Amino acid sequence: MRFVLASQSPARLGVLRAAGIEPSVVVSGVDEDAVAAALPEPTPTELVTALAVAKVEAVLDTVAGIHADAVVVGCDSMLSLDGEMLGKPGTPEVARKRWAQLAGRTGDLLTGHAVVRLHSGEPVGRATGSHTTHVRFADPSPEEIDAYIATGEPLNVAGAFTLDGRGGWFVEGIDGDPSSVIGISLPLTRRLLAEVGVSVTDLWS
Ligand SMILES: Nc1nc2c(ncn2[C@H]2C[C@H](O)[C@@H](COP(=O)(O)OP(=O)(O)OP(=O)(O)O)O2)c(=O)[nH]1
Repeated sequence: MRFVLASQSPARLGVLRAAGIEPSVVVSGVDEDAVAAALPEPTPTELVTALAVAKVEAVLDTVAGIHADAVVVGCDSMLSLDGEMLGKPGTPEVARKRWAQLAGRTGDLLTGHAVVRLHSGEPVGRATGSHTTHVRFADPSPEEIDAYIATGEPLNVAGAFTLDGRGGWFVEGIDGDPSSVIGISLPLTRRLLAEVGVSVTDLWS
């Protein structure tokens, strides 16, 4: 059975590879803003889960044509702070604004997950879930924030920080699953795979 990751995220791919899975990658290219706009006042959990579902559903036909027996996994991560859902900053200006909000505070990193099992090319099982990790941020100096932004790292990650990269210097601690902060919760994905009748150890490469 093939494990298919419906994500372009190098972070998710790295977490899975380190945990014994060699996924096939099929990028969904989903317009996340369009999916979010179509949701009537979603809760943060509903938002990240709906985005994960959209990413998986978008690649199912493609996957079915390549791997008749597969599990397809999609995720979406966002940082919830002061009731605002923060995705990837995209620009240094937005990243600086984000860190002005984050420094010395605690934010919730939410990652939504969707799993679909294909048998003979047909969906035979679906499972969804999300995980919230409380992230306690340090209070970096303006010079440190400028240096971090100058690396480009915070621009393309949810919440403008990484736990497993240079951002780790500015995370005092977390309460929850570290793999979920990076982009895919291993314990939650294990449970969702079990819901569709798949044992994660059977997928280890
Ligand atoms: N390495 C690392 N990456 C992180 C961390 N927190 C968030 N990210 C990354 C994971 C995802 O690639 C990205 C969150 O954006 P999305 O969930 O929309 O996924 P992305 O657009 O990257 O790819 P996808 O939509 O799944 O094809 O931020 C972290 O602590 N470490």
